[in-house]
Amino acid sequence: MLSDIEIAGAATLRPITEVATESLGIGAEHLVPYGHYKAKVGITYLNSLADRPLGRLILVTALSPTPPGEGKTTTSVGLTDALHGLGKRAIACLREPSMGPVFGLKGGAAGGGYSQVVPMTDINLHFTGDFAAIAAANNLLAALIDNHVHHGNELDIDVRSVTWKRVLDTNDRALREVVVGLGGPPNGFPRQDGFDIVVASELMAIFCLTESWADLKRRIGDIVIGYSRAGAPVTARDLGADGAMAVLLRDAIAPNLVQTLEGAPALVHGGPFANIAHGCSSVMATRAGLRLADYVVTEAGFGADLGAEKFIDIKCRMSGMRPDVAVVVATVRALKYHGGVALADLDREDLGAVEAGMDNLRRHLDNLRHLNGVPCVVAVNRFPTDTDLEVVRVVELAASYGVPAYQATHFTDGGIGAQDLAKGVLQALEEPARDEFSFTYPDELSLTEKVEAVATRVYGAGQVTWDGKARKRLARIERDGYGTLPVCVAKTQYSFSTDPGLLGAPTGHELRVREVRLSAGAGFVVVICGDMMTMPGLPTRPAATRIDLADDGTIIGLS
Ligand SMILES: Nc1ncnc2c1ncn2[C@@H]1O[C@H](COP(=O)(O)OP(=O)(O)O)[C@@H](O)[C@H]1O
Ligand SMILES: O=COP(=O)(O)O
Ligand SMILES: [Mg+2]
Repeated sequence: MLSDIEIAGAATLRPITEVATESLGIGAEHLVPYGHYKAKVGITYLNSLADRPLGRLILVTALSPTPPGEGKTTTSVGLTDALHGLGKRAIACLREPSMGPVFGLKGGAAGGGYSQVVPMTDINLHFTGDFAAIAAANNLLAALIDNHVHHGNELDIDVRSVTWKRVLDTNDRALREVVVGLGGPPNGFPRQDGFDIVVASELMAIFCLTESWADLKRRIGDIVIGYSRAGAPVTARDLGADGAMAVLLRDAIAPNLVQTLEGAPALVHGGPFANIAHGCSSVMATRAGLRLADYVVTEAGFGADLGAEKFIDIKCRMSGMRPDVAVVVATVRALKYHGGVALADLDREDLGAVEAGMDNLRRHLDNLRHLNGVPCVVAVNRFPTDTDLEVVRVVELAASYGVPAYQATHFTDGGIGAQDLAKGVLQALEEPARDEFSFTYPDELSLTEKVEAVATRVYGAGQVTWDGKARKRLARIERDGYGTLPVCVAKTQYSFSTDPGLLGAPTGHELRVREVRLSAGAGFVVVICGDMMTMPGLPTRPAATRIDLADDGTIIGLS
């Protein structure tokens, strides 16, 4: 089989203006083209759609993944193409890949095989410049902080309390802890600082949660960068940074329109990871999709305990959106992994391990159906190494648990391979909801109680414990009036616990909170558990070493 980049490179794309006008009814005058195959959809135009009825919202999530991932993005694209194949007006709403993983471990994130969004090299690299704009605005604030201190520190900022990091869209562990301002008085005051990856920054979260230019500037102004020596929060607005930062993001917050290999529309906008951030594409794009199409297929990162939980408890809570159904991607390989099979042995048929791994899938299904009241459909994303017996067994086990499951072969076959899944989703959308939609916790709980709710009800943890520094930080955040905000738990994607090796569906484990960060502008509190890094490192053999440029300009090895 051809590689992802070979498949994408061989495709004939529709002009993006044709996708916009013929599939979405958007006039060319409302687009800002970035070449022939990418365009931003004008915000003023999108605002004019405010009275349109909303389409149905299909959330794509998954069981706890293996390191390469189980195919949520791929399935989101395949399902969108399948719905189109059934004559439905569907659109995919996806996140933009970060160049961290593109050049690191996982590679690109534009789907795979014959279910990709294109132009995949653009989408995986610089795309329309949104991440560069976010980094520029983020780092402008960092520069304004140090400049304020250098020029007299009128706000009396306690430089030891500055929590605002610089960012870069690269996995670079060497930048996690740095000292800035070295070199003597002309260079300002030395202080400890550090870099996060762009997709972990609060500004990325603001970008993904904002609803308008005014909302964007308000949220930016609310960012708390640190504290004065008297202990008062210092905001970006105090530093006069909010206007310039909003200007830098003015154009970027317009959603990006591209297409699938089969010419179906896709909005790719925003890119937070779901382990260290909230893991959902932008509200702007999703709301646009709901007004432009009858079915929106949107993905939340990693397993349902991360992306789907944050989609529900952060994105839906803030935007008022509600998922009409959840497509939970399951793979034979991930089930075997949770059934105790080593990564190196996942290609060998093992029905017993498939059955043993179902505990993990069942926990995710229970959380979505019973805790949050979201109907579920299981997509068995078939890999080449899966046997018929294994795939049939997954479908049977899901069905015996009361959840319809469908084999999907969209990776090798494109949309037609997900047609049974699409029909199953359409059927699920027609059935009356059995349970009422519910958040995992109400706003009124304290931050501690919110973390405990997620830990015990979603993760199956027995208790939450707090490092002293984390507990003190939490108390200060509540004292400063941010106690009603939702929480965003940063933890490993491989396990319901903070131990990446504790697979399956563990119960009674301890969730240890190491660090707490206030994202006042985004409107949530980040709770970092276990060994999570907001600046990942590169692996032993980075994907970057397999990427090349041929003399004729052809890009090689980008996956
Ligand atoms: N059915 C499949 N067969 C083979 N490879 C697949 C299949 N589905 C996805 N992949 C590959 O697995 C990797 C992860 O897919 P992706 O859709 O990005 O998963 P996720 O969004 O869940 O992280 C990608 O390299 C993709 O090409
Ligand atoms: O944030 C993680 O997203 P994927 O699960 O799509 O890699
Ligand atoms: Mg994905």
